[in-house]
Amino acid sequence: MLVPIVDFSVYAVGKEQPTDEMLGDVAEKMRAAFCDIGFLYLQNTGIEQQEVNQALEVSRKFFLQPTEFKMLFARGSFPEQHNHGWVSSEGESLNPERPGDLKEAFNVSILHPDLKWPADEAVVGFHKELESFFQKCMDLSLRVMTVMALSLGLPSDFFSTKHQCFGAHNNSSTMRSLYYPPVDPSHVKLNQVRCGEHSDYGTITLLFQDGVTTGLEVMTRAGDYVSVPSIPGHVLLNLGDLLQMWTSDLFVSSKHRVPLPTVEMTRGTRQSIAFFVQPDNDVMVSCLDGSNKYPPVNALQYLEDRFAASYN
Ligand SMILES: O=C(O)CCC(=O)C(=O)O
Ligand SMILES: [Fe+2]
Repeated sequence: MLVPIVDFSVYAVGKEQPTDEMLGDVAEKMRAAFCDIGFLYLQNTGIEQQEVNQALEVSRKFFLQPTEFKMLFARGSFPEQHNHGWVSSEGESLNPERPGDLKEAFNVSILHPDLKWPADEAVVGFHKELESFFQKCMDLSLRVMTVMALSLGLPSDFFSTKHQCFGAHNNSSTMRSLYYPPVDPSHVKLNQVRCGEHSDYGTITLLFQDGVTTGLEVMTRAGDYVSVPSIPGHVLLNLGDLLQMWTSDLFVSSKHRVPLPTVEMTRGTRQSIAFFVQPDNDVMVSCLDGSNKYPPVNALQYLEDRFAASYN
């Protein structure tokens, strides 16, 4: 298979940190996938499909609310973290050369007591489920980054020490619940898709698909797009552009996209949850090999530049 499956049971969520030696095998497999396609499926992560489905279910209830309701939680309304909140369909083009993506998103970028969430009467469990899913993703990400550091011959805490502030105002990691509504072909603009070709911006991304629909496609080294279906209970892991720069292109951040659904599927919806891991805002990313292939860049500045290009 083009996108390999890597068993993560040795360091699944809930397990004590094993010795570096015990992580050697998984580190080697991770490195091979990251040097090749930049994507892999993680098996036995400690996050069950049941938990994913619950988070998708409460998200769906939110997305089915009227626009006026969702507007109350729009992205940009929380000053401590601008990226938090709801993004409407066509609000963003992940490929800036295309019209707005046909998807809605709810970004969870900060866990703050003053944050306004939909009341439980309107969307039962939304706040609780999404926050608890955020915590799980954070936990798994730190574990993945420990193994990743070893796979690069670095001390195991190299990345975790640069990602200490998840959910706080000085880290911009974001969990996005994504909802792709049914597509009305008569309203689709020229070159419009569900999610345009892009590579992710940060360190790594965990992606959870709904287990029912297909849609995600990843570009191979040869330049073709191949389908990356959901495998229930597995987490898709890919890396982002900052990590590619950090590793001077040793690890690749591959482009991916979600095209329009096939004619038979236009009435269907698609859902996914992506957890985008970003270093703490003040981290400077510079080539680990000491080369100057990419000039050092501040993690937050880099993210803001990418947002400026993709938000309409
Ligand atoms: O919905 C998906 O499966 C992919 C979304 C994605 O790649 C992104 O939001 O960066
Ligand atoms: Fe992506």
